[in-house]
Amino acid sequence: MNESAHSSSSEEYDFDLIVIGAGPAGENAADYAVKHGLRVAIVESELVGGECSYWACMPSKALLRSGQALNAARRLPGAKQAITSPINVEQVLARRDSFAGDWDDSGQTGWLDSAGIELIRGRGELVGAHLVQVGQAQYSALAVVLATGSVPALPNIEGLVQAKPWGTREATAAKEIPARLIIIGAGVAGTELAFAFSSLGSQVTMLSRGSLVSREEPFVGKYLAKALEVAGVQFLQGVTPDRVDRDAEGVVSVRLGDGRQIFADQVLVSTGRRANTANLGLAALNLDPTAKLSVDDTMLVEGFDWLYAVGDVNSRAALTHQGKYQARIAGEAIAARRNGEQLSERQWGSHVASADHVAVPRVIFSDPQVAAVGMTEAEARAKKLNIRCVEYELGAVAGASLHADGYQGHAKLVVEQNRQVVIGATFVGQDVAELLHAATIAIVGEVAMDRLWHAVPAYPTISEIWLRLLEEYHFATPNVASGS
Ligand SMILES: Cc1cc2nc3c(=O)[nH]c(=O)nc-3n(C[C@H](O)[C@H](O)[C@H](O)COP(=O)(O)OP(=O)(O)OC[C@H]3O[C@@H](n4cnc5c(N)ncnc54)[C@H](O)[C@@H]3O)c2cc1C
Ligand SMILES: NC(=O)c1ccc[n+]([C@@H]2O[C@H](COP(=O)([O-])OP(=O)(O)OC[C@H]3O[C@@H](n4cnc5c(N)ncnc54)[C@H](O)[C@@H]3O)[C@@H](O)[C@H]2O)c1
Repeated sequence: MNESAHSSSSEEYDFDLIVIGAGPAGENAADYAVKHGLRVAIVESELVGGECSYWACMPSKALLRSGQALNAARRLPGAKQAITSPINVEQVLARRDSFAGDWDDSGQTGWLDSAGIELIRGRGELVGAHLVQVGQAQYSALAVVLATGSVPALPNIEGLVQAKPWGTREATAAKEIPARLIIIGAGVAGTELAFAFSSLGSQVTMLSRGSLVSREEPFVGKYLAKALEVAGVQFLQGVTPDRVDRDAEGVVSVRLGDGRQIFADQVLVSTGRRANTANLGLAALNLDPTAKLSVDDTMLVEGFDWLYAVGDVNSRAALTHQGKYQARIAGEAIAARRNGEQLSERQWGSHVASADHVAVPRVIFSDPQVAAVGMTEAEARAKKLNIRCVEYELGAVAGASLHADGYQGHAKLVVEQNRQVVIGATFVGQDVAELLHAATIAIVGEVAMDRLWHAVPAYPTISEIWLRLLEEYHFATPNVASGS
């Protein structure tokens, strides 16, 4: 523990809590602390609302949604014939602009005001224990939360920087749709943006080192690769770009390792992100700014009793909802410590982010959607857990076949056999995102398979997949069903 005692009187500080970074995670940490009566300030160097609101979750989903609604209609006789013109790009971009608040954060600053959180505009930097510098001003606080998010990790490809590529910020805020778009990086962002831009008229070429979204169950990448092909996206797997150029007319060329050259009007790099820990003053606290910040389950940074880190910056799970969850936990833990209250730190207690370890929900808003929570089979096997897996075709469920003609999809549960509880679930198919929360509840609640048997899915909904998976578990020979 650091020399500063968190439980010391907060009166000697300017604030009980200073949060650095007003993205979704920072806002929630501030909000929860204020709700417990703390004096809170939040420091923001760009727009209140963070990456998610203006350049990530919201605008990317707005770019995707209209094309997916059209695709849904195309799968339904009667609706299909009613489609009489192509997608209206201008309207899609206008709706995206409105979801990004026209890149104006006055709505969010109004909320901070009403919540009683003081906004300090500028770049925050730690300059000592409990001390935050913003411009010329210095503020002290009993506790400080780092919520500075993440920044793109640019691969080291010759000529890439000079070619001025798009990152996800430029893509999600695009005012025009490039006729030809090359995407380097086949993770979640690259995949979603490939679907979005191809639905808006771009001829998209996707360059992938390995398989698509390789951290998920292997069948996920297969479904997505097929869907990208149907969407007209050229998906090149097992390729590594070794040079990028842009000529005087703005045309981009990407040279692949095997010597092939691909030309486009724009190139988007979506090769992952890293924690935004640079220039935060971590070195002043003897922390290595290039190393991952290690936090405990109350989000305290290892070795400190006043410094916390929530959201992308702690590299636990770079997703908005998980960062907000960590922030709610941290806000409550900070308030409890400040108020001298006992913390509830047993697993699933109100002051620990237990779900980070076992139940992180993930949705890829592609078409088909991918929805997964908890462990994949490969992760469970790597941990040497005693598991059994059951799988089922989603298209064979009545509700799915009604939802769309030719519905294609797949579902899989990973069941831990000692406790007979679900520890992982993956669904691929149109509109499966809303199936996910049932799986999250089953995992967090550790609901036994024989109790899940009594959770009857309504007929004819896509949720009937749960019944089919349970039947597979109930009747099928274990070693056949698990494929192990
Ligand atoms: C294209 C794309 C799409 C995505 N879609 C989804 C999705 O659909 N669902 C999902 O769950 N996640 C999605 N994500 C991930 C999601 O955007 C992040 O997990 C989320 O934004 C992290 O929230 P945060 O508050 O930790 O950080 P951020 O949202 O990055 O906010 C950090 C804030 O801190 C500020 N800041 C940084 N340094 C300082 C400083 N020194 N002083 C003051 N302020 C500072 C920044 O300006 C920023 O406002 C997507 C990401 C990308 C790139
Ligand atoms: N729906 C969602 O929740 C959503 C959507 C988009 C992004 N995000 C989050 O935003 C973050 C960033 O997304 P992302 O897709 O950029 O990251 P990612 O880590 O999901 O994928 C990065 C991809 O780039 C590839 N890559 C890395 N270096 C490369 C190189 N030199 N050449 C070629 N390929 C390379 C990787 O193999 C990987 O496939 C992630 O944390 C992601 O979870 C979430």
